Amino acid sequence: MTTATDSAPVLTVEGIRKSFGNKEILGGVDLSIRRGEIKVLIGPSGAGKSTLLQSINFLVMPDAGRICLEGRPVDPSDRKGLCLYRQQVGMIFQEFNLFDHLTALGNVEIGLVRVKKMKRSQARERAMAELERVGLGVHAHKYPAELSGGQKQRVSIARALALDPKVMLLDEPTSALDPELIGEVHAVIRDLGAAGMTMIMATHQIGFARALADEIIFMENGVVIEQGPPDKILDDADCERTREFCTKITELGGR
Ligand SMILES: Nc1ncnc2c1ncn2[C@@H]1O[C@H](COP(=O)(O)OP(=O)(O)OP(=O)(O)O)[C@@H](O)[C@H]1O
Repeated sequence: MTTATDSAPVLTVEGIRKSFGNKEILGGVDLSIRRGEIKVLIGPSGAGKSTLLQSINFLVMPDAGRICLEGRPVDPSDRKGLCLYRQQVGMIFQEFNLFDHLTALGNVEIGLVRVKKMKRSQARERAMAELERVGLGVHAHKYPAELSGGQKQRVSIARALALDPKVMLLDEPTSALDPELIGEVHAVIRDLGAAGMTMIMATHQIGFARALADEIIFMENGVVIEQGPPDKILDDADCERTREFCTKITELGGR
């Protein structure tokens, strides 16, 4: 867990709404995060956690509301501005989205060359440093098919980190992993938090949420139901809905 070092929010989400067809998925979500803070989204399947994270990154276009980075509203119709915004707000997905024809190093390097316009030698050096940071220096020359799921997810984290994001969005980063591989990815995320990375993460891993979060946000049916520090939201009798959900999820998966 980290201490927020800056009182001004780095990212604010204001009144985000999204419907698919006539089904409302996000019913007006507000959220604000300060530098170094870690917010964890929990809630039942279908609550809208992924849709919210994708809306923050404009992979899903919100129907209403706005997102501000360091106080400046993001205009998703400005392609150049959006590209810059996406460098600053990195996203980690459930599936790792690596290029199969590139090595781990190549996967991290490509963003630096194409997006940051770095020279290849410089990009290679930086990419290697990021792979080492996630404990994968020795696997840098392996292709995704030669890596475990946990290692692939760590490559995708290194790829996002290489672009120097101000905020990282993590959408259930361990949900596609076998149980024995979850710990290594959690360790990397914990280290990132300890190093001061600002993060918003969706997860069903309640124990990890408790250990990592400065604040837990419980969502249901596209709205925020309860939010607060883990000890309040997970243990306080007032937060009945969250506790009910956590009991259910623990019964289901022992998490
Ligand atoms: N592109 C889409 N088109 C239509 N419906 C969608 C689309 N994306 C998501 N949905 C619907 O939106 C709802 C919320 O999905 P979302 O993935 O955001 O929930 P979630 O809280 O992340 O769930 P989970 O914990 O299972 O990942 C679901 O009912 C889903 O079927």
